Amino acid sequence: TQPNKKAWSLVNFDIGRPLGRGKFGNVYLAREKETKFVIALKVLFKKQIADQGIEHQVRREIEIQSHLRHPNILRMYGFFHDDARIYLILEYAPGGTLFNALKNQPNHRFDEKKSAKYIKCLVSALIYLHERNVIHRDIKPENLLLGNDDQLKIADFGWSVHEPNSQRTTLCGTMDYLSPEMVQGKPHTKNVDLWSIGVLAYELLVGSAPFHHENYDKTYQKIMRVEYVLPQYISKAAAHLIKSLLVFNPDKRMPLDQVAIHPWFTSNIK
Ligand SMILES: Clc1cnc2c(Nc3ccc(N4CCOCC4)cc3)nc(-c3cccnc3)cn12
Repeated sequence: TQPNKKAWSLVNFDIGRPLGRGKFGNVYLAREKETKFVIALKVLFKKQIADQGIEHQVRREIEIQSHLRHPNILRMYGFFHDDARIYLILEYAPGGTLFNALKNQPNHRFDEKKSAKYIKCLVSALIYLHERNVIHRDIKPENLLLGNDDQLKIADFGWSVHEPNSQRTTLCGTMDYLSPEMVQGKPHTKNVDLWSIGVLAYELLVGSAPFHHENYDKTYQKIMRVEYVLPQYISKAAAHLIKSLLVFNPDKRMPLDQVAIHPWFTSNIK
């Protein structure tokens, strides 16, 4: 279906409370006046985008996300801009970020059933993206949102690219989710997303990232040595899946179609 090419502007929306603050702007709850349809309005400042020289990244985020249709990928309904800001019209995720949900859990972690459900949602979305040769590259709890009935949704395509790609823009924010090839700025493939699934599965089950360390260099070292400890309480199935994904050589990581049928999911999801 051809997306409706309506020209949107701020007057079409009632703006509600801020939902969260991002690096380049904030996200607000908003409602389209005529249809009363609730959305999330992500406001990006042109000046900051220009200062960081990431216009190409924002353009790509819009181009990629507005054409994707999948239950585990946050919808982008459209965008508009004024002299100072760019506005992204996004699907509202009532459950907030996975980052926030983790923080609110005792020990900041989920049980095996819930973790398996979330990872399965992520795997479905990545199969869809990889079929379209889109690599997300920035899978982490801050970029994952929760929809109705606890459906996990990938958001924030600011770092996604068409494969293959070699890193250009400097990375900022946490390094915890980066694969060895990405921290080295080497050319990387969609297998970087396989590594991130392993990191996320670990973090959901354990409550902290496998290679996390206060000190940047120590984190870098642990990633390059694939140095992490699996606590005893992790099930055999979960441990096997994590070990199959946190593999230094990108080509040796378990491929998505095998991940999708791994016993950890079949034994944990009804
Ligand atoms: Cl894009 C987009 C679509 N929907 C959201 C959303 N939804 C959302 C729902 C509910 C609650 N609350 C539920 C009651 O307890 C307080 C939080 C927060 C955010 N949040 C963010 C966001 C972004 C950055 C930081 N933090 C949250 C981005 N979003």
